[in-house]
Amino acid sequence: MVLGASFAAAASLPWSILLGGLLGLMPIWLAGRLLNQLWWQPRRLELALRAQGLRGTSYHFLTGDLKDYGRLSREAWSKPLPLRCHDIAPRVMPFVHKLVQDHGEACISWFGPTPKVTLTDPELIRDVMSNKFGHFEKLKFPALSKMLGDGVASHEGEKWVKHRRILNPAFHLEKLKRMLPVFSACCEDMVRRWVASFGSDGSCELDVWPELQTLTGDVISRTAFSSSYLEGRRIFQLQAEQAESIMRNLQKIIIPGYLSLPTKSNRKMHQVNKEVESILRGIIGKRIEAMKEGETTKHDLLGLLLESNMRHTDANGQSSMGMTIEDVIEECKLFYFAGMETTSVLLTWTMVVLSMHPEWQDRARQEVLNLFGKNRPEFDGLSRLKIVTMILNEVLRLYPPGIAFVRKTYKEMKIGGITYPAGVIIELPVLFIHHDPDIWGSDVHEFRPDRFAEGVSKASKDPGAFLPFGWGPRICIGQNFALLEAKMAMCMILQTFEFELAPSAMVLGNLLFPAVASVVPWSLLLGSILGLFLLRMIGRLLDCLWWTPRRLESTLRAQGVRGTSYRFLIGDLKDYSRLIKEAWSRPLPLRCHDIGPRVVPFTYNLVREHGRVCMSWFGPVPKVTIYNAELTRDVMNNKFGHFKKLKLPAALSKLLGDGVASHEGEKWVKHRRILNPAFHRENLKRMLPVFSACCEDMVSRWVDSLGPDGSCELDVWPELQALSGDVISRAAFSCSYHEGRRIFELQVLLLTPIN
Ligand code: HEM
Repeated sequence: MVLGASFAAAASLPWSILLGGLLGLMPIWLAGRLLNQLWWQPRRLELALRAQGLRGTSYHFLTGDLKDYGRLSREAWSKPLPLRCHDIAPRVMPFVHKLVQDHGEACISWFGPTPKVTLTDPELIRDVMSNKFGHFEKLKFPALSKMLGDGVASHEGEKWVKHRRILNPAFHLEKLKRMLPVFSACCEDMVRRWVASFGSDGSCELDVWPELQTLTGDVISRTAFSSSYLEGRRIFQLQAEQAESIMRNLQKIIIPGYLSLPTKSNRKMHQVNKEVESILRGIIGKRIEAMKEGETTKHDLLGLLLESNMRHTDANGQSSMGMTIEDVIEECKLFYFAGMETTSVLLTWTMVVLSMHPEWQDRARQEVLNLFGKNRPEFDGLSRLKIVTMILNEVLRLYPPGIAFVRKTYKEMKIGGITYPAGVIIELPVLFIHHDPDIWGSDVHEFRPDRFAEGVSKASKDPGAFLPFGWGPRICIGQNFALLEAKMAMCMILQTFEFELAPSAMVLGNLLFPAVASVVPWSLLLGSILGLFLLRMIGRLLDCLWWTPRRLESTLRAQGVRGTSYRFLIGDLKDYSRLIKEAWSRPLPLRCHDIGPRVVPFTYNLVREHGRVCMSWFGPVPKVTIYNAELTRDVMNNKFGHFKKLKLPAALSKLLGDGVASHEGEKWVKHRRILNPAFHRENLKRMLPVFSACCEDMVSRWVDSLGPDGSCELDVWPELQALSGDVISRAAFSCSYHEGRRIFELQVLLLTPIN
């Protein structure tokens, strides 16, 4: 009777009322979450940041700083950039420029309802990028990553470590040396094409950006897939098309859930993605077959990646340690996006800047002709290029292809004495570091390659302020690849051509940084964000209530776990309450200790029908019952810290005592370590008089209630509850015993409605 008390509540409510209640609560829950995400959470985070002295813009409901961002971008782009002016930060990042001017080195702004702190101190930037504890994550745009290539650049934690380790060997300098003939062949094709467009005066006007994009796309296609080069080229064309669609729709795509909408452009993007993946699957499949038949590894990126992957798998004796085919497909897609646009942007700006500074163009050409004459550049010569290297570095300083890095805190983190709560975006605007006069001197906005004459570390007052390829463990894996390719291309261009800016050339000002928000009226954005936010919520709800349960069910069933099937929303609630009602309607015979079928009738039936490891449904959450002592010990030993306790709602946990029993990880270790001594045998020994005093009190109370026949009828449960409450009150607070008892009484009052 006593043991089954907590189940009685569920049994007494008909399941249809429960279901109705659950469905009725759903809109309230949705509205609550929406309000929390769009109002309370931003306000809470803003207060936490401001309390520590950070300044910045105030939160505007839903849109954050979108309106000002769009206005300032429009203003900046409406003014032409003077020729030979390299001070591009106010034009490229006008909002952040003003923010830093108004509020200082570390300042708050708003990416919709998410707070963003911009840091411009290089030391702090390096701290974040070093990502020492793996606690700053990249921002996640899953649908966008799937289009661009969901590879190493978007992974975190163990998965990132594994992929990076497998990919690294393909980018070693020795491997890149073997790719040099491919680099020069692609450059030769381009130079030949340019020569062919010469007019009768021996010159021509050429839009070099698409030309250089074709070059870098060609290089990736050939270095990645050598013999499957034609299919590689098709991928490059499709990926270029994809990049264009993404850029055109970027302002919408970054809104979560947008890519799932059935619009014409989304359908097209998914179609292109499918075609790319299918070509890649074909190429990879053929290559794996050939390798299995003993064909020697091809020295292209794919061959090197597959070789490293196989080695990794063999070395560990487990295939799970390597990448899957799907992983390899995503990495190949990523090569295109990571390697193509960035390097073509570097080459384009190098040509633009050398056109603005013909004296440096002449010096670079002289160096190239001295080293190679009109011959094909080779590896050793490329390593000895001094002027060209200085020029490329100075272009990367003034025009870094990646103008800012963004990370997000997923748990509380401290940087530079400020504690950042979870959920804050950290923006690291490299462009600002590269244009900071305090670091580079008063000539910071001038094109002066000779500042790099003694190497990167001596070019500025801070040896670590040059960050075009990032910093720390996630530094660009293709850095050497890109620089080798850029040097080869510049050498071959300089060997054959002299170039200058055409009158229409400043259109190039647009290439580096497409204006994102400026082209969309903010009110339209506001409407679509709100609409999509709701859609996303509904999508997430459906995912929680349908797709995730179905996915988990099939994963478990595929491994032979049997059990009940998932029923939308309620799971096994109906059967659960029916079986309890039935079990409780029958009295338990006296002296019968077989209480299982009565106390947990549903689980009892489940195990009998489906075996000792079986599945049932706690609403939409699958529950696996393990009725095996060894497996139970395995889970309780919690060897890998991967089985967590179920979390009670925070408010309930607060009522019951949010102590060691509800903590996990480091916090649990700390609390348990501090509590342990209080429960040592020696300390318990000292409490024994308290135990006996409480028992004595109870026993004398019972003796007092004895009737004249020397016996009495007594409900022992409340009596024994009072005993244990008494023991805890005295053992816990000894001299503050009376306050301790009051706490016990209040706790009993609190638990009564919960029971
Ligand atoms: C001038 C050319 C390039 C520049 C300026 C550049 C810049 C960068 C930067 C700044 C990052 C770090 C981003 C972050 O930490 O958030 C990065 C990462 C990456 N880059 Fe590059 N990149 C270039 C060329 C290439 C090439 C040619 C490839 C490959 C063929 C490549 C592949 C990658 C990959 C895979 C990552 C992700 C690394 C990781 O997360 O572990 N990049 N790149």
